[in-house]
Amino acid sequence: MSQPIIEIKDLALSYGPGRAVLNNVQLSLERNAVTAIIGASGSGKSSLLRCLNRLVELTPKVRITGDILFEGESIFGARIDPTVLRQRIGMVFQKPNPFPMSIFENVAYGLRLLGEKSPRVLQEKVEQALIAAALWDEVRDRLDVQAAVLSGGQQQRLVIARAIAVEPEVLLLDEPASSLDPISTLRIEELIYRLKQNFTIVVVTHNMQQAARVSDWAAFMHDGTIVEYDNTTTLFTNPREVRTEDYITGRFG
Ligand SMILES: Nc1ncnc2c1ncn2[C@@H]1O[C@H](COP(=O)(O)OP(=O)(O)OP(=O)(O)O)[C@@H](O)[C@H]1O
Repeated sequence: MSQPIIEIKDLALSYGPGRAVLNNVQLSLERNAVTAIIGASGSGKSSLLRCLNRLVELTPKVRITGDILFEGESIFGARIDPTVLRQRIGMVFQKPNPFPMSIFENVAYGLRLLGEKSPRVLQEKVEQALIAAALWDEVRDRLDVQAAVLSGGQQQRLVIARAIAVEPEVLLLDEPASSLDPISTLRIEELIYRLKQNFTIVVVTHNMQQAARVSDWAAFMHDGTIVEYDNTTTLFTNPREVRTEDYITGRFG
């Protein structure tokens, strides 16, 4: 792996005394690649993802030790503004969460927050983001309608467009297709595959076939630790650990 974009070093997290959720997590994420995090429910996948853009710190009583380097610099450093970090490391959640506003305004939202006022620039960037999110052709004639009228799969692509409009370097996807039908799921998978040309992607998924299809690297988590981390083909075809094999063959989880 070339110089990783993110390095997680000895990360531990608890949600309060006696509620340790992550332990001794070490992981290096490759730039412009898709890394899948797999593991049973409650193994700490979402918590780990939410550490990467410091979203987890909004949970009361959370305690984090260890470090996460982003482009070689600690994300916990005094110079880091979490809001700026969250713009550089965008996130999309399991359930599509468009804002109660028009399709256009959803995508323009982050750009406006960053101070963009030019209607021409906003128009251009919204269009680019919608094209990149493979939604443009379906919405180009109705950018002014409420986002809520879109289907679930379209809403998820809209939320991805909103996330990429502000040009993040990393995209965190937490079960991005689990609430979608098979066709919408396929579209999201194709989208993930295409987006890695421009972004580094970390995707949490319960769906093993999906992880095998979309990712370059895969990390198997169990009980708050990374049991095994390897390129996806090796992890799925020739795992080193019995626990990984048991999980990917459906013997537990
Ligand atoms: N805000 C919170 N406060 C307290 N405990 C939490 C919080 N969020 C998660 N947990 C606990 O941390 C553990 C790991 O949860 P997490 O959501 O990270 O796992 P997960 O692997 O993503 O699970 P799933 O696949 O079900 O989403 C669980 O025991 C969960 O109950």
